Amino acid sequence: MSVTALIVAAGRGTRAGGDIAKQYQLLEGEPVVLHTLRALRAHPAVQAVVLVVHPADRPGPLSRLPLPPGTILVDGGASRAASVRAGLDAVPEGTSQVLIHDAARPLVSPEVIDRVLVALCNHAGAAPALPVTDALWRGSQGLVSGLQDRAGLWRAQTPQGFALDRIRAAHAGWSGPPAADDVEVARAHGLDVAIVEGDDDNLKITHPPDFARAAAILRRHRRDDQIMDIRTGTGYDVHAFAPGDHVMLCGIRVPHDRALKGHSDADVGMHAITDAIYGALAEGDIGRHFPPSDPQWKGAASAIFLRHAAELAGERGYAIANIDCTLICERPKIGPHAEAMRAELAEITGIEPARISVKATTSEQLGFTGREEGIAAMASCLLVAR
Ligand SMILES: Nc1ccn([C@@H]2O[C@H](COP(=O)(O)OP(=O)(O)OP(=O)(O)O)[C@@H](O)[C@H]2O)c(=O)n1
Ligand SMILES: C[C@](O)(CO)[C@H](O)COP(=O)(O)O
Repeated sequence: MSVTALIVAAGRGTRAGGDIAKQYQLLEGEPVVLHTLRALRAHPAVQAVVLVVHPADRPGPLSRLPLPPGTILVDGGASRAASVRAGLDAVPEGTSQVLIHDAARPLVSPEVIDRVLVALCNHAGAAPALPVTDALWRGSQGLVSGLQDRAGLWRAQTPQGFALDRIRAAHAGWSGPPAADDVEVARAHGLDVAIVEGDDDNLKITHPPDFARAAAILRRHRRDDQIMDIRTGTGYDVHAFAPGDHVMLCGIRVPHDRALKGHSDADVGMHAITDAIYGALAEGDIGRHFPPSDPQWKGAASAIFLRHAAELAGERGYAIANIDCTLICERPKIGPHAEAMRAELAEITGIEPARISVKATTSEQLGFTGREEGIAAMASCLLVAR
């Protein structure tokens, strides 16, 4: 299957108003027709694009349009049907199917295009539509004059897809007044046209308020497509024991029969947490921000490091969602101090204690921590873009 998209953009957009035709007016900062071109070109099945334009637009809005390379330009006619015919004549050799689409429908989704193409495997034509769900009235002079049965009624959309040779023949054989769409032309020629599920977002910009509706839909699509910006980081640190009478762990002075050796206050837990935050930010580790070779950090309170990492996360637009720290040692016992540690860490990082976990494990007397040669700490944190 070789598919060409034929986009009709030669209308005057009189109902939409504005200084230039609606397809060149801006939708979220870009001309409507550029959105439409991108939507069709982005579909993997579409191999060529024909854009039918009004000759009067060529020196004006069209000349300012950054047309995707390879777009085939052709002048349209006085009616939509005439523009389609001009486009059909310009469809490149080798095309087997054509998707005829309104430039004024910039929000067509790949799923709608897929459904049309799939149905074309079994039908000469296929087009998206939505069933009429509201009650239908007839009205006259501001009064309801009757009810119209809505059963079997559909709201037609584009792209309308056809086997190229069949729709060319159908347009060539058409003799009535300009047709509303290509399905009408196709059916008059005896082609079977399948209805596939349309999409409420695939609106046609017709009247002035449609621009705001389309912009809101586009913004929603962009939000839906956005990757949630979350980051995780891990940290690990070890400090050896030295003579002393206390250790600093997660900002709390814990009495012990030894101290931890280090350039700063050797708070192994806080260092692991700080490195987890730097890691999540891809900002190296504590040593990069506070070099041990720099004498000003000798004996420094590790709260300085953690506060810096937390503030850096804030400057980069991230909130700390949680911190989890595990201290690995046989002694001292951490449990009695864990709540105070959480409160201290919360104070330094500016997040609620409920988002901070401090726990401990022994190593069953195995390895350097089991032999009580030092304390190790592991930490992880999650950063979420604000
Ligand atoms: N002579 C025409 C008329 C219409 N179209 C295109 O057909 C699509 C659907 O038509 P419609 O929404 O009716 O556009 P306009 O004819 O431009 O609008 P209006 O009737 O308000 O002037 C639009 O992308 C429009 O540019 C076209 O290529 N050539
Ligand atoms: C082809 C079409 O988009 C199907 O809904 C529509 O018929 C063309 O526009 P108009 O508003 O009917 O002129």
